[in-house]
Amino acid sequence: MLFYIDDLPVYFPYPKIYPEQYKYICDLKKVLDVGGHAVLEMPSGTGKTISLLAVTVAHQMHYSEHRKIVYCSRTMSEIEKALVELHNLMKYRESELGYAEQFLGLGLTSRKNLCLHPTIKNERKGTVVDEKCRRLTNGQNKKKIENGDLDVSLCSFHENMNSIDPGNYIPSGIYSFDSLLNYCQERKTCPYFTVRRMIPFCNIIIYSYHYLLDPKISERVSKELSKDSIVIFDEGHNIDNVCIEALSLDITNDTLKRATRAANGLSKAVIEIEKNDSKKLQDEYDQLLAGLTQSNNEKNNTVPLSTDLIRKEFPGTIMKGKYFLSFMKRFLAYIKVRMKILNTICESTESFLIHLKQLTFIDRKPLKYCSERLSLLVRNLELNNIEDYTALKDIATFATLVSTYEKGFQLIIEPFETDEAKVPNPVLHFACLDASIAMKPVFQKFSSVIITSGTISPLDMYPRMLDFETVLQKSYSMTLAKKTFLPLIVTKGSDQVAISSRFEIRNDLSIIRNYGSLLVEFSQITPDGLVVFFPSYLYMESIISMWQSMGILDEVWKYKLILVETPDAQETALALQTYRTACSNGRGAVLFSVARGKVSEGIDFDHHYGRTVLLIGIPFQYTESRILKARLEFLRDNFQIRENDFLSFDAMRHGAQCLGRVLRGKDDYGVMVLADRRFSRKRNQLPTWILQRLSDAETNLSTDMAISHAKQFFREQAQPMDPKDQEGISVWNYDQLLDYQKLQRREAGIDSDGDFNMDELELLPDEGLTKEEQLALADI
Ligand SMILES: Nc1ncnc2c1ncn2[C@@H]1O[C@H](COP(=O)(O)OP(=O)(O)OP(=O)(O)O)[C@@H](O)[C@H]1O
Ligand code: SF4
Repeated sequence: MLFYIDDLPVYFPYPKIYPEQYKYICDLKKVLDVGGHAVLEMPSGTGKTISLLAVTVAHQMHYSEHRKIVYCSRTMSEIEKALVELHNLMKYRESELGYAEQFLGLGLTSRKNLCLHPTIKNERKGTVVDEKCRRLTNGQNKKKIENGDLDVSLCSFHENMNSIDPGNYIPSGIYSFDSLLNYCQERKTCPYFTVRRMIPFCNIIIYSYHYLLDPKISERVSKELSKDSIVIFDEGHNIDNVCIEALSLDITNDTLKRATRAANGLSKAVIEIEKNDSKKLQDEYDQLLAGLTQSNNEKNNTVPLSTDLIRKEFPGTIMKGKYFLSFMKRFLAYIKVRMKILNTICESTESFLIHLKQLTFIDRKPLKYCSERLSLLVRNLELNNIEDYTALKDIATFATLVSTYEKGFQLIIEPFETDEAKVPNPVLHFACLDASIAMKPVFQKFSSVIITSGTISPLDMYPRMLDFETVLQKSYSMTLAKKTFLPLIVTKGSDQVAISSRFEIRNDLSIIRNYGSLLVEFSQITPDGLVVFFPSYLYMESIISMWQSMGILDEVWKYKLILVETPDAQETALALQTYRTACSNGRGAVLFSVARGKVSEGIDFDHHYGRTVLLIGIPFQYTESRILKARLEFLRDNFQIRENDFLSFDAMRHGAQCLGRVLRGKDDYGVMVLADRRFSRKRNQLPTWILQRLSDAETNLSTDMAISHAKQFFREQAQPMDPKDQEGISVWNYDQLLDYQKLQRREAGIDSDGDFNMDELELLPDEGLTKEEQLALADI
C-alpha cells in the first residue's frame, strides 16, 4: 500500500499494516526530520524490519539530501533477512512507480564468508583468510609479486577489478549474499572488495555492528560514510555488550607462550633476512615510513608532515623490525612477571603504565603503535603460518589499547581459573567497563542514530549507559484482536513452596522438584514445541542431572523428545534440527537452552516450533565475577546507575528476549511462563507490550493454577479465527489507515474551543486521501 505521512509517500509492500507499524513509521519520520537519536521498542514479530526500511528508503528517495542508510544487525542470518525484506520493498516500489529506481543495497560480511579464491576460501579461521588476502592485495606486495620478487600469484578476483570503474563493480539492485557471490563468480571479481569499495555508492549498506562500533575495523571500513547518514542498530538491546567486547581481551599463560614463540620466530626470520636479503628489511622500513606519512597526512590533511618529521615523531624503539621485536619481548617478559601472582590484582591502566615504565622503561608512546607495527612486519616479511602470530597480535593489540585509553578500563589479573581451582592458571583480563567509549564516535559523527529492538526496556537505561541524548524514547504496545500470548508468573509449586533460582536456595530439593513438575505438566499440555531457558549452563547441567535421578525426565519423555543446547555451535545446530523435525511430525519436543546463549539471541520459534516458553529462574549474571563488579562500580560512579538496578535490568532484558522467541507475528500464539517468585516484584521491568497483557491475577500463580490458565488459553486458540476479526483492530487495510489518519487530522485541527481550526486543516496535504475524503474535508 502507498500512504503519506505529511508530504512523504511511503510505499509499504504489504496490503495491510499493523497499527503499531504505522505509529512506529510516523515517529521514525519525525526523528529523521528533526535529527537526533532515538531509542524505540517495538514488540517482537510486528514487522520492525520492514517498517524501518520502508520509511528510511522513502525518506532517502523523496528528499533531496538522499541520506545514506546504514543498517546494522547482529548475525549473518539477520542481515540476510533484512536484505530479503529490502528486495521485496524495492520490487514493490518498482511495481507501483512503473519503473525501477537507481538503488543499490548491499550486505557486508567477513572475507571468510565472501572469499572466492580457490585455496584461501577453504581456510577454517577468519583471521587467516584476512591475513592471506591482505598479502595478495596489499599494494607493495603486489609490486613485488609483479617484479617476481615474491613467489606467490596475485588473487585474480581482485586483479580483475582494476579494469572496472569503482562505481561499476556491480549494477544497481539488491543483492543477497548468494546473489552477490553468483554475480562476482560470473564476472570473476571479488565479492568482499566489491562491497567494501561500493559503500560510497550504496543507497543502503547492511552489515554487522562491528563495522561501525569496533574502532579497529570502523576506521578502515566505515570512515567514508557521510555525517547525515541514517544509522540504525536493529536488535539493539545488547549494544552495550557489543561495545565492551570490541575493546576487551583476555591474556592467558598459553597466549604468552605462543606470543613468545612467535616473537622468537620473527626475530630469527629478521636475522636470517638481514644476512641474505637486507634490502627486504630496508624496504620494510621505507614502507613503514611511507605508510605513516600517508596515514598521518590523511588524518590531519591540513598540516602534511614530511617523512623526516615522521621519523622524528615515531618512536625509534620500534621503528626497525629487530628493535621492535626486542621491545615486544621486553613487554612480554613484564606481563609474564605480572601474572605470577597468588592473589587477584585489579588496577587502572594508568597505574599499569607507571609500573611498566618503572620496571622496563617502556613508554606509553611506542606501545600505542604496536598493533599497526606488528601487522606491517608480519605482512612485509611474507611469513607463512599466520596462525602462529595471532597470540603476538593479541599482545600488540593489548599494548595499543592500554596506552590509548586512560579511563573506563580495568586490568584484572586472576591467579586461578575458578574459585575452587588449586593449580594456578592466571588470566589477565583487560576489561572495558564503559560502553560509551565505542559508541561516542558514532554519536559524534552521525546526526541520526536509531537504536531499536523488541526488548529494550527500560528505555532510559541506554542513553545513560551509552552517554547520549535522545529526541525520542518510546515503547509501542501490541494491538491484538484476541489475546494471542499469555504471560504467566509462577511463584510457587502446587505444594505452595516458593520457587526461585536464587543462588542460596536453587539446589533445594523441593524447588528442583517443583520446577520439574512444572516442566512435566507443561510438556503434557503444550502442543508441539516447548522451549525452556535456564539462567546458565552450570545450573542447567545440575538441574537436568537431578531431574534424571528424580525420574522427571522419564516423565517428560512420554510426551516430548528432549534436546539440549550446548556451547558447541554444531551440536546445537543438530539439536535444533531434530527439535524442529519432532515439532513438525507430531512427536513434539522440549529444548533446554540458556538465556544469553545462541538460541535465546537469534533463533525464532514461530508457530508450532514454540507454543510455550518456560523461563526457569531469572537470568542474572554471575555476580561474583570481578569484571562484572568492576563494571557495576564504574556505572555507579560515572553514570549514577545503582548496581541492583543494572543487574536486574540486564537479567530482565535477557529474560524478555527469551520470551519473545515464541511470538513471531500476529497469527502466532504462545504461553510465556516466568517461573520465579522474584518476577512478581520485577515485572515492571518487562517490555510494555508484555506487561500490558499480564493481568494482576496472573502474577502470583502456583503450578496447578498456571496449568489451568494455560489449558484454557490453548483451548481458545484452537478455535478457528476469522482473519476479518483482526481488521480494524490489529491490522488495518488501506481504508482503515485513512480513517485513522483522518481522525488524527481532526484531532490536530480542533482548537481549544472545540471548533475545527480551518487554518490548520488547509495546511494539511490532501495526497493519500480518496476523492470522497478530500471532498468531505473540503465540506468541513
Ligand atoms: N504488515 C504486515 N503484514 C504481513 N506480514 C508482515 C507485515 N509486516 C511484517 N510482516 C512479516 O512479519 C514477519 C516478522 O517481521 P520481523 O522479523 O521484521 O519482526 P521483528 O519486529 O523484526 O521481530 P524481532 O524484533 O523479534 O526480530 C516477517 O516475516 C515480515 O515479513
Ligand atoms: S581478494 Fe577476495 S577473492 Fe581474493 S583472496 Fe581476498 S577475499 Fe578472497
